[in-house]
Amino acid sequence: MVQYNIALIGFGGVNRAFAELVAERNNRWRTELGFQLNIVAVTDLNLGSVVSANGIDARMLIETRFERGGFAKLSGGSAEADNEQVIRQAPADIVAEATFTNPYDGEPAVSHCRWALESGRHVITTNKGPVALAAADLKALARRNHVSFEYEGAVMSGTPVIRMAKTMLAGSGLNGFEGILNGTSNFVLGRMESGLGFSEAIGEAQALGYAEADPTADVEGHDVRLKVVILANELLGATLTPGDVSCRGISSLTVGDIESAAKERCRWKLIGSAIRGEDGRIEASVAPRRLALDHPLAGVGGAINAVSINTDLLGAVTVTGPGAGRVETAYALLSDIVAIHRAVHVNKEAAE
Ligand SMILES: NC(=O)C1=CN([C@@H]2O[C@H](COP(=O)(O)OP(=O)(O)OC[C@H]3O[C@@H](n4cnc5c(N)ncnc54)[C@H](O)[C@@H]3O)[C@@H](O)[C@H]2O)C=CC1
Ligand SMILES: N[C@@H](CC=O)C(=O)O
Repeated sequence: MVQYNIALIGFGGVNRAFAELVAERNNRWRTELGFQLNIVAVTDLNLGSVVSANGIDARMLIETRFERGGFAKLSGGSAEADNEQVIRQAPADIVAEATFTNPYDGEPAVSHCRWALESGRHVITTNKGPVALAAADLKALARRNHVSFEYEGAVMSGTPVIRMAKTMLAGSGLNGFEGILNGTSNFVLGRMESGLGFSEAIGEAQALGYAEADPTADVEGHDVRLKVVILANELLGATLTPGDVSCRGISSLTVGDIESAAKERCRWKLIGSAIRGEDGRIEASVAPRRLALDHPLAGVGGAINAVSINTDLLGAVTVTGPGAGRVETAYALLSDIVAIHRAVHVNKEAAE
């Protein structure tokens, strides 16, 4: 039986939900997927660090109400988040990076990924910073160290848009995309249509685990800008940085705007898009758009996301599914491990 030792960096909504999946589903994964997971280390800015080569009980981790620095009370624990030491020295095969997304330079998550890859650990991450801002370097580092850098959850949480488009649409002539790529702002717009105030709607999105630690990133479009960079670079072969993407969020929309759109059978949506022009240049933007109710994206509600990918051979192919949520995003981490497992074990067995 294959077992992967996992280090969790950041123990907020996503990595907690992932630990809960480990507690509930490890037996099932053993049978269905051919591997089981063993959490050997956890670090969190608020809780500290804990390392145990024999494994840390996932159920204990999610059921204990830890205070600030509370990991110090566990065997192998400390009150400090000793990220570098844990990432480099804990006996982990895979590092799951799920700390805050920093939209400016991606740090400290970029360093977390770098330390892990340099130390020969696979990296799985839902953090958009390292993927949007340092993917090329991190992929090269992964290749040099014969490990994987996987990040399906960075766009559309557990909905597998990156892997699906890169593998299943290969050769179809991808030349652009447009879509709803932020669960929080889509949820907020829907709640405002139902009469809720902007701040109350954001509060609900935070309680449901959709929003960024600083929800300004959601409502000002910065989160979508990172996702547009990631999709454009992954799917269209672009080399965009966030500064290349014009960006306007939903914060300037008023209740009046939303009501007058509704009267004219329209609805506001925050749309991220990128398109390859005649000259080969990629034009990318994030902006609210007033869509007629019969537009395919107008009916996408709540924290659901949808992206229509333009191809030469098939026309538009639309992928829709959850775009935010703790469990939904934790599933993306599992899907990354499945990808690593298939690359390492299944392909090796097939070659033998
Ligand atoms: N929640 C969602 O629906 C989705 C989240 N993401 C991304 O996944 C990541 C995690 O998201 P959540 O768990 O929802 O966020 P969260 O805010 O609930 O958790 C982040 C955790 O990281 C810890 N942390 C921050 N800096 C740290 C550091 N330097 N060292 C150790 N721990 C640190 C914080 O204390 C916190 O517990 C974020 O980058 C987010 O953008 C991606 C897709 C969907
Ligand atoms: N805050 C983000 C979470 C996923 O990336 C969102 O609301 O979409």
